[in-house]
Amino acid sequence: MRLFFGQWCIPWPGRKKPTTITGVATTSSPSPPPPPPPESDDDNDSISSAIDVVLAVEDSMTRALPSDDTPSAEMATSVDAQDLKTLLESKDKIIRNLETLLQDRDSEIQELRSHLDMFQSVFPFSNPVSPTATLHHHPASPPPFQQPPSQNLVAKSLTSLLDGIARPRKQRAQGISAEPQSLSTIQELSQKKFPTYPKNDRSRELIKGAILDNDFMKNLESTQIREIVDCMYPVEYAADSVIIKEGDVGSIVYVMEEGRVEVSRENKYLSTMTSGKVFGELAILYNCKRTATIKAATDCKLWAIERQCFQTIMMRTGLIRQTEYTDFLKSVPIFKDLPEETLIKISDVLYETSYSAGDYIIRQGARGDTFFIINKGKVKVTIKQSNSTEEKYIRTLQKGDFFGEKALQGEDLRTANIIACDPDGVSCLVIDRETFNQLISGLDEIRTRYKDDDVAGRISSTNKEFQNLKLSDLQVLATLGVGGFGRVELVQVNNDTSKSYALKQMKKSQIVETRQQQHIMSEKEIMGEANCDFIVKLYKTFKDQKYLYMLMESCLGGELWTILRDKGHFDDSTTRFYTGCVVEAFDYLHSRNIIYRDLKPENLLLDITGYVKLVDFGFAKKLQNGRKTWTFCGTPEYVAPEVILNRGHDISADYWSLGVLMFELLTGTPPFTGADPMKTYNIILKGIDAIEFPRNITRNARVLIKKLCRDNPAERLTEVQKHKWFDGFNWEGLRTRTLTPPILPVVRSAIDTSNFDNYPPDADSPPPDDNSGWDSNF
Ligand SMILES: Nc1ncnc2c1ncn2[C@@H]1O[C@H](COP(=O)(O)OP(=O)(O)OP(=O)(O)O)[C@@H](O)[C@H]1O
Ligand SMILES: Nc1nc2c(ncn2[C@@H]2O[C@@H]3COP(=O)(O)O[C@H]3[C@H]2O)c(=O)[nH]1
Ligand SMILES: Nc1nc2c(ncn2[C@@H]2O[C@@H]3COP(=O)(O)O[C@H]3[C@H]2O)c(=O)[nH]1
Repeated sequence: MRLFFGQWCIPWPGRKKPTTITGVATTSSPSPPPPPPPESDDDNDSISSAIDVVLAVEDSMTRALPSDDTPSAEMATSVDAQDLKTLLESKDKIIRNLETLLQDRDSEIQELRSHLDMFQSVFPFSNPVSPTATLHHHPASPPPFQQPPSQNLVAKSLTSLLDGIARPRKQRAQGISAEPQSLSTIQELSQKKFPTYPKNDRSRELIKGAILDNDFMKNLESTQIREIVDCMYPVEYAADSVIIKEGDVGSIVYVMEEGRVEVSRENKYLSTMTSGKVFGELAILYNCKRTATIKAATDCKLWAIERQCFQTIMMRTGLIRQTEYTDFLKSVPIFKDLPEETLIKISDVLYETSYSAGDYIIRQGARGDTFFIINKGKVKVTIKQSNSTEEKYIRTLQKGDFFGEKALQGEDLRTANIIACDPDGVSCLVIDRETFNQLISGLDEIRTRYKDDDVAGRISSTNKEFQNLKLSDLQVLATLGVGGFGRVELVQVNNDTSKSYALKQMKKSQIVETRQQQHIMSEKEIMGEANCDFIVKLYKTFKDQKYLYMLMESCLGGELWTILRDKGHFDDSTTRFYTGCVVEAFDYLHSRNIIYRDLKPENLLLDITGYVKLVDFGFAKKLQNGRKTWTFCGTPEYVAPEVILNRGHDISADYWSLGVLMFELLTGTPPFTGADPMKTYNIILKGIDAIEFPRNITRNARVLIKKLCRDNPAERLTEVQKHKWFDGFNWEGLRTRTLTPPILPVVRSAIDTSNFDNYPPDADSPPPDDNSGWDSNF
């Protein structure tokens, strides 16, 4: 799929103007040689050569035409007729070229529009910028897109398309989430077998090509693609039948083998798709309803795969690999006493290497930084004595054995040779020194730090004050914010203006529609149990037929996002203070195996003293020891690569986002920022080393950001407090709240909302009732 937005900004066909022709035709002097064609853009090249032909013909005509002092009417007429014919043919050629070009551009526009529509269908933040969004113009973001001066229709329609694309940080970023329908255990997933369907090589290639051509699926691993290809079964649809109906719950992904389908939305034609295209992937990948209708325009032959089979394939590759590696590690003596979760962690950092018989995997005397576990085949250990040139055979090692441990124990030089000696080749699992040391020491500490003492639930025990409180006792004073499921209001209890609270009100119907029930329950549970000064406290929950409510402490200093928006960026020490608050909140959560997953300045609120607290636990999740989670959620600019690649993620994803936060606080813009989410994801996948750091980021800050934003989750720094950037930082002062915050918000009373943006009254009609009972535990 092509998305050259920059290219489209040039008003077509601006580079070769028709005026050039007019200009040459009116001159009677010999024409200069045509200018060299532009270096890029095939389309313009073809116009250019067609135009050059006309120029040459017109030029020769001009020169051949009788001048006043050579009057030969006969000759003039014959030259006239011939050259005129050539001229007309050339003009005709230009017209045909231009028509072809227009058709090409039309289909590109259609493709682009369809592409955009697909993004907008699944990512609500790529919707056209709403009028209220102008309230939140971010100073550091680029100026709003300028209309090109051309009135050309092509340019105009593209301009309006481009206007619909979300620009970085212009408005508050919205979180996204897609929870697989049922999360199964590793055993279930790995044992699950799906029938495979025979197909010829041409069909296999076609399906593979369709997947690689699809922006939402092209990042799948080759094993996943192979499994999908195997499991796809043939289906046929007669012309005019509806294959997918907009709004339905989708359960099948298709690849088109033969035929033509038409895509429409709200009865408006969107595009036509032919052989070699995937469709129906959005509803399955993003757990939403069908975003468009697909109707067979001719008889169609398709390949199909069911949701469950598709999702299982997506999830199990990583899981099976992790399980296999973990099992291996259990057979390695040095690891045998480590707990399961540590082994799982280690298995995440392993990578696999292969050798042919006779290859030296390790050479005695060489420097070494890697530790190996044999996964397949046998190796020979030999040692060369200093007084001999001969290599002495020591032993043979096989599957499950390890070698290279001396490097990890701090020895620099290899003490023996390791030679692959299996005719079928050798495969090893490898860990590098840095990862190994970092991970083991880190996990040791994690184990000792792990506390389970205060999970009793603060809501029930300590908040007797709110025990008898009813929803009707609350009075709404103002709106503090608008979230995905409704508004957050500032409220008081029984007209007591000396205290205020924040009441988050969420539409039940919308929660169900977006399948976020599980997330909301976990938000209540995690916030309710959390007892940390750096996390907004949840006092009580309510529900009625239409809404769920969460009564929280109010943080009247406003969002850190608003302050950043107004200031542009923060200096090193301001950033350090806010990052420190987040580190404290993360330490609290992570030591309880809770992953937060939605770090961004919008979710950091200042209390009246200027300390920040984490809010919005909609994506937070308690993980089983050492296990990962697969939900695609977060905010595009902040998601870690493993989330994008669907490889499973754990608390290390939070450290990635901490690096992103530091960068955004120091510069005003997150490091990975594209014109649309898919571009942002592609930039994220290129890694932090591809990002240019502005000069105002100090060396220590840069080093820390890079250590947090490592591609490999296991390599990310987790002991952030000890990093050089925090040297001299008063952690104790932060914890005891005696450290002076960099910004003291002005809050005049318990009901002063001046640090929040203004929100117009809710214009939406009330949501429908939902009495289905899914929220009985809320
Ligand atoms: N305890 C609070 N005190 C003050 N303001 C709050 C509080 N909780 C939420 N807000 C305001 O309301 C906004 C939305 O709240 P929150 O992020 O929890 O809602 P959400 O529906 O989960 O949002 P999103 O869709 O962005 O995830 C916050 O960004 C903040 O401005
Ligand atoms: N929303 C949308 N879907 C499209 C478009 N073009 C093709 N599609 C496909 O139409 C499918 C309808 O069902 P899904 O939402 O599952 O996935 C959608 C896409 O695969 C388009 O322009 N917009
Ligand atoms: N020095 C030594 N290394 C051995 C022997 N048997 C297996 N090895 C492995 O060979 C490896 C060579 O690289 P290292 O020195 O890092 O670690 C060594 C051991 O893991 C042995 O008897 N002596």
